[in-house]
Amino acid sequence: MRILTKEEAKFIDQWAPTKGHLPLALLMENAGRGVAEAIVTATEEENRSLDVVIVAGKGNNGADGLVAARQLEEWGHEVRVVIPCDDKSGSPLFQQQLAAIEALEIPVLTLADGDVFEAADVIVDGLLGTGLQGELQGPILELLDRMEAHVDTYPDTLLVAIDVPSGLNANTGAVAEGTLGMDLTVTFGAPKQGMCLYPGKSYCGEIIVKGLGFAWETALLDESNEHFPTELITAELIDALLPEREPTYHKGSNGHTLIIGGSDGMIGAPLLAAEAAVYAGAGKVTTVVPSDCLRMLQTKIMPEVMTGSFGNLLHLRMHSSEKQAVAIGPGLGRNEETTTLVKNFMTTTEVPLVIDADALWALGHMDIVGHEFSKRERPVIMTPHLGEFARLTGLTIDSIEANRIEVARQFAIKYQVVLVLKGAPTVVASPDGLVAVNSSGNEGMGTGGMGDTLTGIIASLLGQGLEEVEAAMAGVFLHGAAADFLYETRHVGFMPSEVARQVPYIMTEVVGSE
Ligand SMILES: NC(=O)C1=CN([C@@H]2O[C@H](COP(=O)(O)OP(=O)(O)OC[C@H]3O[C@@H](n4cnc5c(N)ncnc54)[C@H](O)[C@@H]3O)[C@@H](O)[C@H]2O)[C@@H](O)CC1
Ligand SMILES: Nc1ncnc2c1ncn2[C@@H]1O[C@H](COP(=O)(O)OP(=O)(O)O)[C@@H](O)[C@H]1O
Ligand SMILES: [K+]
Repeated sequence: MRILTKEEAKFIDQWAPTKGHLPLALLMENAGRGVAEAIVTATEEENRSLDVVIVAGKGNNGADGLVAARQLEEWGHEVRVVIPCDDKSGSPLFQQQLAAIEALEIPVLTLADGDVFEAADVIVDGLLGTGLQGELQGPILELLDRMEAHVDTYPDTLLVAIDVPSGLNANTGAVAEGTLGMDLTVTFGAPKQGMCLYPGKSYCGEIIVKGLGFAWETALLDESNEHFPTELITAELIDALLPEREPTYHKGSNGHTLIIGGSDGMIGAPLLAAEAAVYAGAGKVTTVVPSDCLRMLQTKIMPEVMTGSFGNLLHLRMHSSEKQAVAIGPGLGRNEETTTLVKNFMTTTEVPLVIDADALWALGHMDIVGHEFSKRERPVIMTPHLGEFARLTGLTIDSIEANRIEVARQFAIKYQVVLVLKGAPTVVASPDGLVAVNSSGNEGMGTGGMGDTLTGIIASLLGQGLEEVEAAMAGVFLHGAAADFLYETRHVGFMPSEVARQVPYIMTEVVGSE
């Protein structure tokens, strides 16, 4: 599912009346009706006339609210409008919609009129949408504070945001001081990017997408659109990506995945990755570790995984030949000898490659080795968490978190790699500029070894024939969805190995949903 930045929403807004021959007021009519419909649906069980307060700012977000007010009144609900201050300035469409509200004698109030929220069943936040700039202040902040106070006293009041909760940055997900958590956010065309990122995601409540009355994707295909696309990774997307098996398939058809990792005291990491690769459906899985760790590995690993050892570059080349996918890094350790060895291997091999953990560390700063990857025929997949990514790029963790989508996109384009930037949420960036934001996963996943499991799943899918970006997207979604299933009964204490064991069920459910 596509998600939109405020620049893309604006582009659609400008395309519609110029190239699309669709007046903005028509889009607004659809948006406002969408809000009214969503309110009626959410309160359906009550089956009675509602007392609705529409709080409208002076831009087009507020104008959408005024359309909703008009619509709800037509449907027999008790409606009043609250605006931040008494002067009637605002965007042209706001003024036009306000004139209609006044002509219909729908009450228009300000905070000077006393307790404007008294007896409200529903309060609609149409103060600010994608036009938010800077901090909330003045009468807008005061209105939000009063709404919050009312909802604290009457928690049954339904709080509905138009497009985005006012104060939420539609691109980054940052929230201004004073932003309220909603029960429902009715957004138009597609979710806004900031609604899929924290902290914004936590403020939206249930997200309902309403149409604008035309296929807005067409607008974005216009040659003057220079924005790179961003998607949300959902079950439907993954359903279309997962490898389908013919009745005649055998282990040779399902890919041979190699995991290179392990060091003294860190044998669990390659083990978790290898076992996860088995659960994700690899035809064969082999793990190779430094010679002195082999015996320990063999006593612990599941019998389905083949094992071996390495000591030099020749060994790594030999093990990786005739493998459909190789993942390198889990538990490798950071001694100088291994670092040099794996760095040489990574920058000289053409095998489909997932680079994780200590192998990312071995790369050092990306500017030194990145150009080697951009020469490859198939991109490597890199799976850093924020700390590893900060080291690779020299950026601070705060600056990455503040703008993870664009930072990931620029990195993937610059080095021509598939980047899996892990976190909440994980984003997958591809060399052509597409970024996909994962929609699965939860805070119960903050346990050592969770990333090793992800690496195994991605390598397994890569070995089964998925393209790099497909394997990365499917891997992060399945990993998070498996954890979400466990989260239903346990919010903490589920293990990476349990997440891996859940993956086949999620794959069956996803593939079976067609
Ligand atoms: N294609 C689309 O995306 C469509 C968008 N529509 C609506 O249009 C909205 C965007 O409208 P606008 O561009 O007019 O923007 P907004 O309505 O979000 O806000 C713009 C106004 O708010 C003021 N403002 C901005 N930040 C402020 C702050 N921190 N404190 C106080 N005032 C602040 C601005 O000075 C301006 O007057 C969307 O969110 C959506 O609700 C709909 O009408 C349908 C079509
Ligand atoms: N709060 C969270 N929400 C969603 N996913 C999370 C959360 N915390 C951790 N994860 C996921 O768990 C995994 C942790 O990976 P990583 O930090 O590499 O762990 P390790 O190094 O222990 O294997 C990543 O896939 C990450 O996205
Ligand atoms: K709003």
